[in-house]
Amino acid sequence: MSETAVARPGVRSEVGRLRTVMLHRPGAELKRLTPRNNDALLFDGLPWVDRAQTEHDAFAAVLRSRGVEVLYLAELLTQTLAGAAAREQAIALTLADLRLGDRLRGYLRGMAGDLDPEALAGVLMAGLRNDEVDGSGSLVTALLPDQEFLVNPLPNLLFTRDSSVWVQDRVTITSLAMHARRRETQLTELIYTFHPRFAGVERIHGWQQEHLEGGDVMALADGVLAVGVGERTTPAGAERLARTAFAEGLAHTVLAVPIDQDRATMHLDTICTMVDTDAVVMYPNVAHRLAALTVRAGRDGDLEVDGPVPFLEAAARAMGIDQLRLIDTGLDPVTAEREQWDDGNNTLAIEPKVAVAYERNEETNSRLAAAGIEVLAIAGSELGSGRGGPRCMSCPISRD
Ligand SMILES: NC(=[NH2+])NCCC[C@H](N)C(=O)O
Repeated sequence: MSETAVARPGVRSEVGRLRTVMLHRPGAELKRLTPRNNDALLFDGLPWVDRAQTEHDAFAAVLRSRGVEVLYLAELLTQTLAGAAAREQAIALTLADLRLGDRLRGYLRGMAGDLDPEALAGVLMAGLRNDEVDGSGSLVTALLPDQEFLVNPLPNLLFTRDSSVWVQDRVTITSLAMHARRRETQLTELIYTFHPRFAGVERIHGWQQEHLEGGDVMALADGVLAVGVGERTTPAGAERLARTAFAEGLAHTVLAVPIDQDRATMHLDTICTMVDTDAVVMYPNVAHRLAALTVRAGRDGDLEVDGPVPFLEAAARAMGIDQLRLIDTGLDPVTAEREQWDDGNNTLAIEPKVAVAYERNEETNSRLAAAGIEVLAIAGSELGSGRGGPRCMSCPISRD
């Protein structure tokens, strides 16, 4: 493939050479965080936005330096909103909120209709506060506090991993479990439906379906998916993905992996990521109790379910390899817990044995290096306050 050719979209592995990735450079939506709303908006603190942008630019630069094409969600969204149908759908979905009432909704529809694509994308991402609207003449604006959001901001757009996930050459529009993130997938759906770059790409799942988040979905090998089931992805979400994947010939095996229903382990990728075709780095405090159910297509659209057996064993069997190597970080439980919280296990492989990781997790990173993994360390002091690492902050669109 020549340097300038656009890589065909599709993802069949966690570690195949990364060609194209979607990121979101943090922006005005992060400036909406306050000590009063940060918990509800799923941030553990208030990031210093300028510094978060600098850190994010450095992340993107590392990827580009390795030949990865970086697409930005905000740019794709703005380009998408240049089309009338996408615009109309975006405005209708965003203003459907019953809190608005008819009068204010009508007023906002007019206001949004006058915005150029960039400004409209800005409102969809950063939201709109009651005191930013005047002259609506509605009782709703008169009664609501000034600082109340009429359109909620989406600070977690930063974690592009969760709001869509490619399975082979299809894109999964996920369904996010937390209220603060529900609208994100309306935006990814718009992009994948209307942006010319994705014309002809078939979509699966959808934001109206059972909860399923990209941080829980892993392509262990061609035809083998692992799906974490816990705080975010529900059993029903995993079941629908398995059925769809079998029906469409996108996988032969799905491993359903129960994980603790805690913030620290909100997604499978907070405890385990792949760093080589046959190796994972995993939070040592859970490594030996993580188990999986093996799901395969049964007769007449039924699912055949086996297990549970230890995750590493189930995975190796499904992948058709002797062993899925656990890179044992061997850390004492307290260091392991601290580094897991700071996304030490949340690495982004950009090819086999090469992974991006937060620099702060020094011990995990040095164990990875000792195991032969090239660690591309990035700063994440500000980025990390939303509890997400390099894998969470990236949606691979094309991998070899
Ligand atoms: N794939 C991931 N681990 N994503 C992390 C998402 C973090 C985000 N603040 C949330 O709570 O949803």
